[in-house]
Amino acid sequence: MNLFQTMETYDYEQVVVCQDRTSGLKAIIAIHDTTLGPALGGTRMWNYTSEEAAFEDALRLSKGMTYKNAAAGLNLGGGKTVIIGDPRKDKNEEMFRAFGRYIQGLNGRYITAEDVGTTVADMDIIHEETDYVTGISPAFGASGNPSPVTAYGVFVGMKAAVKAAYGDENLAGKKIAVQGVGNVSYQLCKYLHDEGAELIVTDIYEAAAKRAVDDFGAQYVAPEEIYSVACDIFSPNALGAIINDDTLAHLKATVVAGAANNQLKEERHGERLMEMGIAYAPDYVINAGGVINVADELKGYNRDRAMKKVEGIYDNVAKVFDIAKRDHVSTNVAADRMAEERIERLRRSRKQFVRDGHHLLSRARAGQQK
Ligand SMILES: NC(=O)C1=CN([C@@H]2O[C@H](COP(=O)(O)OP(=O)(O)OC[C@H]3O[C@@H](n4cnc5c(N)ncnc54)[C@H](O)[C@@H]3O)[C@@H](O)[C@H]2O)C=CC1
Ligand SMILES: O=C(O)CCC(=O)C(=O)O
Repeated sequence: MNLFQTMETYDYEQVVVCQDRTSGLKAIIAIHDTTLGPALGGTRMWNYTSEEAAFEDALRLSKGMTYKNAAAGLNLGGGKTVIIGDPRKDKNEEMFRAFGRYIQGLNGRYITAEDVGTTVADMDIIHEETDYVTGISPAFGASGNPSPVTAYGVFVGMKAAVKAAYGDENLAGKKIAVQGVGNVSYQLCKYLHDEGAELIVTDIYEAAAKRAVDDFGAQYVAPEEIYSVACDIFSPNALGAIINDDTLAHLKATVVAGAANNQLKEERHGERLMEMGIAYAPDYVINAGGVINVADELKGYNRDRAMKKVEGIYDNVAKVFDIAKRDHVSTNVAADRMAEERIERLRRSRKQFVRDGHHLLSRARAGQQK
C-alpha cells in the first residue's frame, strides 16, 4: 500500500502508528476527518494476517466513522484504531495503558471506544491514562457496553428497511439469516425472536451460534452456507467486505440489514444490490446506535436522551431509501450524499462563527465531579 497516496485520495488527516515493546502494543490510529468535531471511533483488536491488512482496516473503518457520525447528526469526526493481536491471548494491562497514553498525546483529536475484540474492561484501563475514551463503566457515570444499544438501533433500522421493501414493517414470520452471533448480534437475535422472526444463524465459533439455537430456537448453518440461505433478510453482524462478487452470486434475500461495519467490499457492490432488487440498509446508518450512545457521554451521559436519538435510526434509514428513490441511486450512494451534504453545510457555516474551543468531554466530566 502506498500510504500517502491512499491518504491523499480519500483525504485522511492523520495516521498514528504506536509501538510499545514492553507490552507488545502495535496500534494504528487513523483519523479521517475532523470537520464536525473530534474524531470518535472504537478500537478493534484483531489477529491481522499482515500489517498491510491492519492499515487497510484502520483506514476503511475510520472513513466509515466520518460518514456514520455525520449521518447520525453527531458533532464528531471520524477515526478508528486497530490493535494487531489476538484479543483472546495477547491483551495485558500495560498494553491498554500504553495505548491510553498515545491517545492522551493527541489531546482530544481522537476519542476511542469499544469495537470487535475490545471490552468495557479494556476501556476502563485506557481511562487510567486518558479522558478521551468512552464506553467506560457506568460506575464512572458513563454508558458502558455499546453493543446492546447498537443491536436496538439495528432492530429499528431493519424495520424501516423492511417497510421500504415490503410496504409494512412487520418482522413476524420473516426468515432472517444472521451472520455472526457476537455482542451485538446476540441481542439483535433476542429482539427479532421476540418479534416472531424465524432465525437461521452461523458463527465461526460454533458455541456462539449455539447460544442462539438454544435460546431462540434458531437453525444453525455452517459459516460458508449463510449466503445461500433463501430468506427475507440477510443480516451481516461479523466483519466487513462480505457483500462482494462471490457472495452476491449466492444471495437470496430481499433485504440486507445488519451491524457489521463496511459490509460492501467496494462501492459498486451497493449498485449491484440495487440491480438485484435487494433493499440494502447502509451499514453506517443502521449501526449508529453504539456511537450515539457512547457520544452522549461527552455531554454527561443521559440514557433516555441517548435512546431517543437511537430511535431516530428508523427515520434515518427511511430517509436514505427516500433519497435513493428520488435520485435513482443505490442506498449506499444516497447515504453518502446525506452525510457529505451535512459535512459540507457545516464546513461552510464555520465562516460565520467561532466554535467553542473547549473539549466537551473534559467539561462534562468536570461538571459531574462538582
Ligand atoms: N459493538 C458495537 O457496538 C458495534 C459494532 N459494530 C460492528 O458490528 C460487528 C459485530 O460487532 P460485535 O458484535 O461487537 O463483535 P463480536 O466480536 O462480539 O462479534 C462478531 C462475531 O462474528 C463472528 N465471526 C467473525 N467472522 C465470522 C465469519 N466469517 N462468519 C461467521 N461469524 C463470524 C465472531 O466469531 C463473533 O462471534 C462488527 O463489524 C463491528 O465493527 C458496529 C457498530 C457498533
Ligand atoms: O459503538 C462503538 O463501539 C463505538 C463506535 C464505533 O466504533 C462504531 O460505531 O463502529
